[in-house]
Amino acid sequence: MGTVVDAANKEANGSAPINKKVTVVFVLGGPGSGKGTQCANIVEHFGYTHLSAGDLLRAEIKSGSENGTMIQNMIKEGKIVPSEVTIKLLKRAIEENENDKFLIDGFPRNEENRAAFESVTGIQPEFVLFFNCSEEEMQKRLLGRNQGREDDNIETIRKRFNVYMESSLPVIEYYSAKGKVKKIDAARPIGEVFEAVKAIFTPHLR
Ligand SMILES: Nc1ncnc2c1ncn2[C@@H]1O[C@H](COP(=O)(O)OP(=O)(O)O)[C@@H](O)[C@H]1O
Ligand SMILES: Nc1ccn([C@H]2C[C@H](O)[C@@H](COP(=O)(O)OP(=O)(O)O)O2)c(=O)n1
Ligand SMILES: [Mg+2]
Repeated sequence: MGTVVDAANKEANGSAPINKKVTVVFVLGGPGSGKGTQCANIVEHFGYTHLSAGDLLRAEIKSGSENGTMIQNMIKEGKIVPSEVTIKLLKRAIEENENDKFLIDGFPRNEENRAAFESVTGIQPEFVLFFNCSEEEMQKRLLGRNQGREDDNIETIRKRFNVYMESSLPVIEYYSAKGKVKKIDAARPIGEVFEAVKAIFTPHLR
């Protein structure tokens, strides 16, 4: 039985369910597959709010938070930050925004991310957009990204690819088994990829 005290405790540690009805689309794919690029296009055409887990974590480092050093070290090593940290940031971003439609980019990246988000927020994705791309192409893009990111070097990129294969692909398989994955050939030029993306979002216009 939930009590007022339980509810207050849950509120304090951020584990209470999200207090509004939202539509969420997970945007997944390997590092450099074009998630951020396509999310910017989707925002412009379909009115979603874009939440990149990686961007939220990098902002947390910059803000001088007590977790900053831990997050920075994990990103540099290509590792996945504990769900607790990432979910707190995502949940706050959802609650603080007036929109009710969100693209969650680069999350969930492992089984822990997936299960914890589901149980903390009570949210199931409407669908999962999966950008499929070869490692060779993703590597080329990451090395040319030029955003001054500490993890876009060949050593960290290799680690990120391993983590993607071992931990992130199983999450995509999980949603695939539920019939929720919309797979896109992301190796094509940006405009062509967006044509495929548009065909997916247009029936979901509301
Ligand atoms: N379809 C594409 N073809 C070529 N380059 C792309 C394409 N999509 C994105 N890029 C470029 O590749 C790099 C990685 O894209 P980004 O959207 O940041 O990917 P992700 O968020 O999946 O890591 C960026 O420099 C971006 O401009
Ligand atoms: N759910 C997530 C998402 C990203 N991270 C960390 C680990 C990732 O390698 C970095 C960068 O993620 P980001 O999505 O910005 O990277 P890409 O856009 O895929 O190149 O952030 C995480 O720990 N947990
Ligand atoms: Mg990105």
